[in-house]
Amino acid sequence: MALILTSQQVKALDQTLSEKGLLEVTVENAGRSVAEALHRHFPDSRVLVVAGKGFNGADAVVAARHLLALGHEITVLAHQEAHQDSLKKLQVFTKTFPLTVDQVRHHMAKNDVVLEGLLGTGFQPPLSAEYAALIEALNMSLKPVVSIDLPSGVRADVPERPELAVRATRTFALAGLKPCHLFEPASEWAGETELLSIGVPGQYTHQFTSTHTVEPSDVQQWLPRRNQNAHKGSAGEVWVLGGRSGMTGCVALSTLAALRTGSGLVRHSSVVPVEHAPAETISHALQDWSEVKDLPFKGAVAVGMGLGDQAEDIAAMVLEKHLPTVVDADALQTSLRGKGHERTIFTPHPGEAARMLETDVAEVLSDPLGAVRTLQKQYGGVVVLKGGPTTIATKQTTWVNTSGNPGMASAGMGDVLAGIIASLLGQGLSAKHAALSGVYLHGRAGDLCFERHHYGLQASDVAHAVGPAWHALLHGE
Ligand SMILES: NC(=O)C1=CN([C@@H]2O[C@H](COP(=O)(O)OP(=O)(O)OC[C@H]3O[C@@H](n4cnc5c(N)ncnc54)[C@H](OP(=O)(O)O)[C@@H]3O)[C@@H](O)[C@H]2O)[C@@H](O)CC1
Ligand SMILES: Nc1ncnc2c1ncn2[C@@H]1O[C@H](COP(=O)(O)OP(=O)(O)O)[C@@H](O)[C@H]1O
Ligand SMILES: [K+]
Repeated sequence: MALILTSQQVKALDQTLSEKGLLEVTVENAGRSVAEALHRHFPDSRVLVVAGKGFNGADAVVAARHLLALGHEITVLAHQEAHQDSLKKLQVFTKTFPLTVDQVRHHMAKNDVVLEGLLGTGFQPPLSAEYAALIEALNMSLKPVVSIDLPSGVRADVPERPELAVRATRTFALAGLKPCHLFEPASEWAGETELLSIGVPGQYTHQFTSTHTVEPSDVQQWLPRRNQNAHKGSAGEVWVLGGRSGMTGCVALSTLAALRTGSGLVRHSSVVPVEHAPAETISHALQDWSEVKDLPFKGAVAVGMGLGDQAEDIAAMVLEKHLPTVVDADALQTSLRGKGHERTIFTPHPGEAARMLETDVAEVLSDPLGAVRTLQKQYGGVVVLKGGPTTIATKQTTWVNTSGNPGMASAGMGDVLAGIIASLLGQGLSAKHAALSGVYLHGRAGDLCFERHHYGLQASDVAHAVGPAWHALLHGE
């Protein structure tokens, strides 16, 4: 499981390691991990190492020593205030040069790859003129640039567009991922991100954060299992409430997704005929939405897709029944604040999240992890803030999903997600496990479809791919 750390949490971890006398060995581990990873990606390369004055620079200096031991030819440019202990140990084996723009330009051409450790989680804008000039020089490189922990100039916690930052080919994140590795636009500066160990056990680092990635190995364990004698009455039921004139496709997609996720029985209700709902579904037509209160619900409910103005009242009515419920789309309104219970899952996209938080989309996107936590605090239940990537919050924990792709930016994709999650709720999963497994499976199904349809993939393709994605997940494919 990849932990996600903010710069404050890194600071707290550093502080504790320092108090326990472990900081030095940790920096040694970090530098060694970086060197070994660089060696794997760029064997036999000549490496230009640039080291700033903080611990990010110390990592670079230690990495340089290990690169030498791994047989690389290296040139090290170190800031005059670079970590002196590490520098002295390196200088036993090689000389180093001062860190200036001229030196960067001079040595860049003679090397195959640049390893930069200028600024890490300790960076606070604005960039000094000295570092700005160094970053500009590095960005002129025609050679691959590898960043230690994060691209220098990017703020670890804020995924906004940096004013000026290293454009890395590859980034080796240390100890945990930082928000800047996960969310656009900042993540674009990191290139390919790989998480490296700094030799601190995950269980220990876990004290400092309650945010991590959704792991396939966890989802595997949570997904429902079926007995040989299963029948449609034992395989879970879902009831979809949604649709209005001209907007019935969402109900068709949610019901299809619920069936494709394994629900034994899928029903739907609307005040208009739902065209194109799968033949396997049962329709309970309504004259008026108020009839919802008398429907004989069983299993899970998904409410809101395409329902229109009345969605919030219908959702409130359903929430009072304390059923396992997915609240989606039009139902995601401020009147539902505080109404989520332990079996509720809210599934806003950033626009709906902004409406629920009474803010704007830019604010939500500037801190998706903060936004999903605030939504959970205000609304209760489990909150799924959709996006690339999706974040999920329960009262205690926040997750970032690892599956999915930009081909999924297509209408109806959220309706399919709501159907998948409702199906898992109906099959007996807790709200937490249904939300996490549903989001992961949805993305994984999307990834299978992407191979075939690329940007042309449709929401219904994803629904049809849930079974294959589930199968692949269970069989470790
Ligand atoms: N627990 C872990 O995960 C471990 C983390 N480790 C590593 O430590 C890194 C964090 O180290 P860190 O705290 O020393 O910060 P870092 O990023 O090197 O920057 C601080 C320096 O930058 C400077 N500086 C700041 N802003 C600036 C600006 N605008 N313009 C110019 N300069 C600016 C600032 O200078 P000052 O402002 O103090 O003069 C200070 O000297 C982390 O990313 C990881 O690589 C590992 O070693 C092992 C364990
Ligand atoms: N770039 C992307 N990467 C990963 N997942 C994505 C991406 N774009 C969209 N998705 C997923 O597709 C779904 C879109 O949901 P939503 O915006 O509610 O669609 P709709 O309202 O059309 O049904 C979400 O689950 C989202 O996470
Ligand atoms: K860096």
